[in-house]
This record gives sequence, C-alpha cells and structure tokens, in this order.
Amino acid sequence: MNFIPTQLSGCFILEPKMITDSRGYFMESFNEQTFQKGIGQHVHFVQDNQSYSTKGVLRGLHYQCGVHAQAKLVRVLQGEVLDVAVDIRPGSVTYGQYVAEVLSAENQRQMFVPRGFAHGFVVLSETATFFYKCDNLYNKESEGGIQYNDPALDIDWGLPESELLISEKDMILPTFENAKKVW
Ligand SMILES: Cc1cn([C@H]2C[C@H](O)[C@@H](COP(=O)(O)OP(=O)(O)O[C@H]3O[C@@H](C)C(=O)[C@@H](O)[C@H]3O)O2)c(=O)[nH]c1=O
Repeated sequence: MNFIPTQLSGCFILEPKMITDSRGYFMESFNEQTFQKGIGQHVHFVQDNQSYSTKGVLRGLHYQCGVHAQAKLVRVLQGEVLDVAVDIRPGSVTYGQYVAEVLSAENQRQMFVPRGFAHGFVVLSETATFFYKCDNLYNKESEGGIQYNDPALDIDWGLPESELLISEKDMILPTFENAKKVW
C-alpha cells in the first residue's frame, strides 16, 4: 500500500498493491498495522457504511461535531466518483482548503479523511457503490454540513450544475461562514 500525503496535513491518498495472476487480482484493501504505520497515527474504525448512487448524485459536505467527529477511510467498490475533503480544523494553516481525488473501482484508490474535515463526493459514472470505514459511530444529533457550492470553498465538482442530484437535506445546508459558528 502506498500512502501519498496530500497538501492537507493528515489527509492521505492510499494506493493498494494489486497482485494479479491468471485468475484476476488480489489486494489487501485494509490492514490495520500497515494503515497505522502509513498515516502515522492510531485510528480504530468502528463502523462501515455503504451507499449506492446514480450519476450526478452529490452527497455532502458532511461532518459530525465535537466528540462525535469521525475520521473516514473511503473507497469505491463499483463505478467512479470525485471525492472531496475540506479542512475545517480551526487554526489549521490549510483551513478552508480542499483536496479532490477521483476514486474508482478501476484505480482502487482510497482517501483517508481525518477528523476535523467535511467530506463529500459526486458520482461520475452511471452508478457507483461507495464504501467507507468510520472511527466513530453515527450520531444524528451531531450531524453538520456545508453547502457543496459555497463560493468561499469554490469546489470544482467536475460536472455541470444541471446534472447534479442532491438530497433535500443537503440543499438546505448552511454556508461555510454560517456552519463554522456551530462546530
Ligand atoms: C451516515 C448515516 C446515515 N444513516 C441514515 C440516516 C438517513 O435516514 C439515511 C441517509 O442518510 P444521509 O442522507 O445522511 O446519507 P449520506 O448523504 O450518504 O451521508 C453520508 O455522506 C457522506 C458524504 C459522508 O461523508 C458520510 O459521513 C455521510 O454523512 O441513513 C444511518 O442510519 N447511519 C449513518 O451512519
């Protein structure tokens, strides 16, 4: 597994080692020991999530507040997405900046999104199955979010606005400026 640091400290792109033979391929998609050494910290995952979406579906930007904050290790089982992580750590030198990475079943890349980040993705392929590990349990009351199209973040989602499909819940998320009053 290659661990590629991004410009946001603590946020990594992971490239699993694919071992191919005449049958197909084998890879370790997660190995706790390799993972902790690669990112240089102890993270204990306690919940796995999976979602299926069609092209243009944009989920995000989401986070959980306070003691319920979650680090996430995300990947795509089928299809292709543009995955986005926004640094919302107060005092961080890269506060308000984001990284975006294409994750697909083909490239098998993963993104490690630390606590203190907002996270979202948009589906680029006809359909996509998205899988992620979380180091803290879901807590509905602690859910927070930021508008995906906030000009202050200026995220290039890679698809025209008219092709995006967004939940009612995500359509009414606050701006970055207003969200930061509560986290
Ligand atoms: C996230 C989550 C949702 N749910 C429920 C709540 C709701 O009824 C239904 C769908 O929830 P949502 O609309 O929030 O699902 P979704 O928009 O897919 O939310 C996810 O988006 C991505 C970008 C993330 O980073 C995740 O942490 C999570 O926030 O599933 C759980 O039961 N457990 C969970 O862990």
